[in-house]
Amino acid sequence: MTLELSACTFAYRRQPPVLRDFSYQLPNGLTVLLGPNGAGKSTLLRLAASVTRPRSGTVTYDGTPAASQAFRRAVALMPQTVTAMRGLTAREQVAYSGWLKGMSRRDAWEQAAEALDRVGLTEHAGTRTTKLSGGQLRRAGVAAALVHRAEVLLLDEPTAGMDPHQRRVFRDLLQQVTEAGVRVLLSTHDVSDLAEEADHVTVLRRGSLVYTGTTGGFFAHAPEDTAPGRRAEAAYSRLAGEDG
Ligand SMILES: Nc1ncnc2c1ncn2[C@@H]1O[C@H](COP(=O)(O)OP(=O)(O)OP(=O)(O)O)[C@@H](O)[C@H]1O
Repeated sequence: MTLELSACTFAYRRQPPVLRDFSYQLPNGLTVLLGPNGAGKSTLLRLAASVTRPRSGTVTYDGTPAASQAFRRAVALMPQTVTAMRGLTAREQVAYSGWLKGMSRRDAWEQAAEALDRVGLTEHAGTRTTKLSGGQLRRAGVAAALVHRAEVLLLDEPTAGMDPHQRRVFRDLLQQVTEAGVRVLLSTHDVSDLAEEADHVTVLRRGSLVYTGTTGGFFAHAPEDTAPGRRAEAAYSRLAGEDG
């Protein structure tokens, strides 16, 4: 039961391909997706969520094609920018998201309250999303992605702009979600931020996979004399070629 990209090639209009003949299988648990600016992380997440289609190749979940309703129910994306919908409260916006994914209105409304509770936003359920702080809006975005009980959660830089307290709340939430059996792929620029918690790490460079495997295997790329607190960054520099 996993999300799989097989031999996918994708290019933006009149640009050379960002991903070429790209294959990837999302491992279980929490996978952190790393890579320099422009490496193709957002593109990979958008393809994996079937928001954009590859020019060639296939995207499937448990063998189900990306165009199907079953795929859309199983796979959820939180984009890099969560848009506050004018006039809607947090609960309404989250419920709307569930409805778009095929839930009944009633189900979506009920599950929206539960999803907001999971991200610690119950007290803001009735607040208009235009009034939420950046960190709160991101958590509402996670609730919107969770509302229809997705089996795969794709998060594009969810921790950007969060303060240390919000990050802690978010880590707990991720733990809860992965313990419930949801596979998570999360992109971040903050290399050391979640590396300790991650089960797997995937590193992209110029559209190619330079590493995908266990977190232990990722850390093993750091030079032996690296201080323990610097291992994630040192391993990443070696793999992504940012060590000069
Ligand atoms: N809408 C678009 N139109 C044209 N080119 C694009 C578009 N979106 C991204 N690109 C280009 O595709 C390449 C990969 O971009 P992508 O956003 O996937 O990388 P990323 O690893 O997520 O980068 P970042 O860390 O900066 O968000 C970059 O060269 C980028 O300029």
